Amino acid sequence: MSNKNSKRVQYINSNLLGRKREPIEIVQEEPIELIMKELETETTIDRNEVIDMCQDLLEGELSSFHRDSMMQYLNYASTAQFPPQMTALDASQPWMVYWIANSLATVKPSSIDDELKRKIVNKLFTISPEKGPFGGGSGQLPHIAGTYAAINALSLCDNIDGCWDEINKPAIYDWLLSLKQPDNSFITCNPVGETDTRGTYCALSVASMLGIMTDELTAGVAEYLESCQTYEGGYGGTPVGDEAHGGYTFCAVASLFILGRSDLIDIEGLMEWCSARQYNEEMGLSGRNNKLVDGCYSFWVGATAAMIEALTGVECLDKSALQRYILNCCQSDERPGFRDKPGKSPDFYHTNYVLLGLAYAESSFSFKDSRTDNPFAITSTQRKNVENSANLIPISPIYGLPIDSLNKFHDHFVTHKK
Ligand SMILES: CC(C)=CCC/C(C)=C/CC/C(C)=C/COP(=O)(O)OP(=O)(O)O
Ligand SMILES: [Zn+2]
Repeated sequence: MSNKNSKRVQYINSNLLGRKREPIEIVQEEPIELIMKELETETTIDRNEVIDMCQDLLEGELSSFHRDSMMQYLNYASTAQFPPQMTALDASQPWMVYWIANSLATVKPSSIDDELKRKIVNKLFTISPEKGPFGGGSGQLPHIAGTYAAINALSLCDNIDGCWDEINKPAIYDWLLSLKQPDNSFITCNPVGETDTRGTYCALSVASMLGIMTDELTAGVAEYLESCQTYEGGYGGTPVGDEAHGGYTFCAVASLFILGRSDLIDIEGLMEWCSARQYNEEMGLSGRNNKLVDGCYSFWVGATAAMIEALTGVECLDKSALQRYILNCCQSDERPGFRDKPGKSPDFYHTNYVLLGLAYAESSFSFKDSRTDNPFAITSTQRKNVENSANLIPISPIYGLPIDSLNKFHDHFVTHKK
């Protein structure tokens, strides 16, 4: 180093950087606030409100499952006429039937007696006198979601009066095929509908349960789904760069399991994304980054985690914490049924998916004989020593139905070739 340069270095060190000076210690009386804490946005304000509401409820004892009030709520729902303010659900009638019947089946299968089964079948066959495909209500165009919910609800009716044999499989098959798009997605309804992973899941769920999955129906579908996994690890609704979301992720992952193509999933990325859905403070799950916890993701994300668990043996969520969010924050002493979060009202959609999420939190998952290519071979067993267990019926995370009824329905169509 030249003399001139060495002087310059000395000057910088001693005068500008202070390296020759004694260090000065400053004792900070107040804790230093992280700069992020000072950044307040609508998102952080909403989140803090939810944390405040949850924290009081989460502290202290783990609540028990309010079985009696839940059964009263569901039994009433299965007999009552819905009030006029529920007309917004006019296009979701098969959904209502599925949510209520499935909740009953998950808590107490015998509560779906023959009278209720006949009522369900009558309701669904009135919506579709051709007995499939099904719209959202009488006189409405056939819709993939209505058909999915109707087939699920019929699977809970145990072939009463031969109703399973009346399902119009040829019409459903031709119609499903007519929904398939050039990019191998399925449109929800013709001529106007959406194409995303929901349509694909509903189509594959129905087709696999009825034993009408053909190469023509499924060609290219796995590749379409594969392209919906985003850099975040979860799945968007479509391959065009949508944000990963719990509902669409469930639909894509369950579809890949139905197709026996779980090999197309980036499992590590998906596991990380699922784990990031659970928040330390609330203990429940969100559907996407920087959004609020919501009880229904206990199923959409919980079931995705259950499928990963069955495949790899690894749990990527804290099930006990999730059970605490559900029992302490999604139910209240004031109103029966499950809700999204404290401050919200219970409804049948959340009641069904929070119950299924609770069943996930209390169970372990694997594939019978390691048959990971067979979606009907998934098994669910009670975890040991679960405090305040609700003792729910084993649920298939792929189909969102009790495993017993699902397998009976599938055997009827596939094993016995009805
Ligand atoms: C079988 C079938 C058809 C499944 C559908 C699955 C699905 C897409 C569920 C999403 C449900 C939901 C809570 C959306 C809300 O989005 P939001 O933006 O209001 O909520 P967020 O803030 O939690 O993201
Ligand atoms: Zn919800």
